[in-house]
Amino acid sequence: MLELDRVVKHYRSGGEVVRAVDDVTLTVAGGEMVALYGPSGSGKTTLLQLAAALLTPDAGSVRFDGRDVGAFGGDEADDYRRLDVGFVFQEIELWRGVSAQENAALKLVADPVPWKQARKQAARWLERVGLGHKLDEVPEHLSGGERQRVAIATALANEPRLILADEPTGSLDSRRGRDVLELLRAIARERGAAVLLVTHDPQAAEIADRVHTLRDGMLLSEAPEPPLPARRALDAAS
Ligand SMILES: Nc1ncnc2c1ncn2[C@@H]1O[C@H](COP(=O)(O)OP(=O)(O)OP(=O)(O)O)[C@@H](O)[C@H]1O
Repeated sequence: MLELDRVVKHYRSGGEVVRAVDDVTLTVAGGEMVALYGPSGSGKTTLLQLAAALLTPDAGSVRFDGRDVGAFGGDEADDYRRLDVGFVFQEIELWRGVSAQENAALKLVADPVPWKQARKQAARWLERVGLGHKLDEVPEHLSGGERQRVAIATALANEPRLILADEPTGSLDSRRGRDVLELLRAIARERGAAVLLVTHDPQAAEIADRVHTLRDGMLLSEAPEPPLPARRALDAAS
């Protein structure tokens, strides 16, 4: 569903060229959750921005459902982000003084979705993340974990087929973090959405379907080591 093929992205800063993403090939299928680890500055955020059509690659291609995302013009990129992509960030931007339900519903007003229906869809997602009892609560009265779940419901309110998450558990304790990761994986499974997650959270390695590591813009590891019996079989075959 999301296919990055030999993607390169440079930045120029003060006469120097930084190869932020260096020949990365990565696929995330529908229904799959892929986690991306890597030290600070390794290119994780740049990779998400390429997937979101916020940046265009200098070489290689980014495709979603066969469409060349890197070649989108401004309007196409806006439509893609509005209709196909859901973002979950660590830094949560919610409107103060506006209820959880209306925060999530506001995401949909750019679409021609009537307000009543937007509120209904928002309520459904808030129930899905376990906040059905806090629909009328304003963010100031919610805990950090609850606000994170409102942010997830907001990101998912338009039923995106691609979910891009940048450190979605960064501000949560490990139990809440695990809940968020399991929720994202469940949503991938239920809706056939592709989830690409950038994280430092070690729990993601157990929960994600695949784990990759980025270093200096290069993708180091493919799938995790196969289990021991499979490795023995592979050794025997080689
Ligand atoms: N707008 C920019 N201009 C110049 N260099 C940039 C720009 N954005 C990122 N970089 C550089 O590109 C490299 C990759 O940055 P990126 O933000 O993608 O890494 P990251 O893995 O997400 O880091 P972190 O975990 O700290 O968020 C770094 O060397 C960074 O300094």
